[in-house]
Amino acid sequence: MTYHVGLIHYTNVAPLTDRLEFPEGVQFVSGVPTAMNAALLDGRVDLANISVFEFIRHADHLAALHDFSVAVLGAVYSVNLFHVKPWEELSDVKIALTSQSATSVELLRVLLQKSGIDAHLIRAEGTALELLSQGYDGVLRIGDSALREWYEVVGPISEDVSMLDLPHTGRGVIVTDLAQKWYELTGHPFVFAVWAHRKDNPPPRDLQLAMRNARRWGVGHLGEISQAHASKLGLPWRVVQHYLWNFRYHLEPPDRAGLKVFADLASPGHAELTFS
Ligand SMILES: C=C(O[C@@H]1C=C(C(=O)O)C=C[C@H]1O)C(=O)O
Repeated sequence: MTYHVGLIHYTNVAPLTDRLEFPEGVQFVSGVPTAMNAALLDGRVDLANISVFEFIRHADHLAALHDFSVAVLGAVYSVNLFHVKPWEELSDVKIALTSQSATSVELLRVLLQKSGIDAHLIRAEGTALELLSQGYDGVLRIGDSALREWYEVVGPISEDVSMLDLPHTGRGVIVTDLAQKWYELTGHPFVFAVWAHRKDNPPPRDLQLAMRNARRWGVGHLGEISQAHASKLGLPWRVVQHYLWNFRYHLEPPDRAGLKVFADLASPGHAELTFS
């Protein structure tokens, strides 16, 4: 019987998937997070990296692999709120939300609530600069387009700028990195995605081994992967390499602690989280 895998196709998954050789009998599809969430929930795929918020919401029947994540401690660069007015002045304004995201939308809700800000969150498609010019005061973007749009706003970044001092404003636009804001608020890493499956349908062992082998190759070849993806993204490779090495792909204890804090804030009363 074929085992179906769903993969989010953002660049931040490349170190896990660029050299992934699926064992016989495994097929995969790829797409944006909300598409992979739906594919897992309605049974079209058996294992998928999905928005962590959907894992939390469906914790009664989903389990997550205990050693895979897309997480960061501090800035992520690709989950951004673009805005012109300062963060503190976003009360009552209109914020456009991307339909690709489940987790980042909830993260934004939690962060606004913690700041005592009550904004109007509305689903709308378009780039950050387009939507800002159409009367939205904030635009949430995620994934590769968020990374590109961040660079479009703040770049070009000269070689003498330290990767620790990357800018967050430009062209009159402020780019609030939601993972950085989460870190400032909680001191925890933020887990964006986990690899989830229905509790009664765990992945075959050879698939898990292939995934670990692919990751071992990936984290050892970030320079090569960054160069390959930088040209597709149209970004300097040193920026893409910094972006990629910044991720935490192993769902380590600090990531799980951050995940639990987010789960309790975003979905109080959620079922216990299970890891396989
Ligand atoms: C880090 C990112 O996180 C992604 C954000 C997701 C969401 O908001 O639902 C889901 C999966 C993650 O891979 C990103 O978008 O770049």
